[in-house]
Amino acid sequence: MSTVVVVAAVIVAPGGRVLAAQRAEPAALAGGWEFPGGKVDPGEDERAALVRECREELGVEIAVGERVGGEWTLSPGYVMRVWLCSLASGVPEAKEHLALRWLGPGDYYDVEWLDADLPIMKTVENLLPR
Ligand SMILES: Nc1nc2c([nH]c(=O)n2[C@H]2C[C@H](O)[C@@H](COP(=O)(O)OP(=O)(O)OP(=O)(O)O)O2)c(=O)[nH]1
Repeated sequence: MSTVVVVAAVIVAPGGRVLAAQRAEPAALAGGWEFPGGKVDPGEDERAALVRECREELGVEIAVGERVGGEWTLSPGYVMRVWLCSLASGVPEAKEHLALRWLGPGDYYDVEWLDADLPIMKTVENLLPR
């Protein structure tokens, strides 16, 4: 079976704030916090998938910037690719998540990140100006 690619957006706002989103499902992940995104459709460009997912999940337009790291392993057969992004228009709304939070440099770890996302947050922390 081919690998499933998940794309995720670290949306960065002034002051080094990043947007965290609380998963609603499946039960095993519900309540955990992640970076918005989702699976790439067959034949779909990865950055286009990221833009589409942020539109669907948050109701915003994003600008996609630099990639964060290489591939982040989720589970066997699943990898995640992550980009730093900024908001181009709109205000994020939790259309598919339980909640959204903007986390500033003092509270990056105030949420229960999903296992895969904690190391991403640590890498992002080192990329953002303090
Ligand atoms: N979007 C996203 N998914 C993550 C993160 N961390 C993590 O372990 N995952 C897992 C949860 C899911 O098993 C999978 C992504 O699936 P998804 O449910 O977001 O994808 P999707 O929007 O395309 O959903 P669907 O069509 O399957 O309903 O990756 C993350 O930071 N962002």
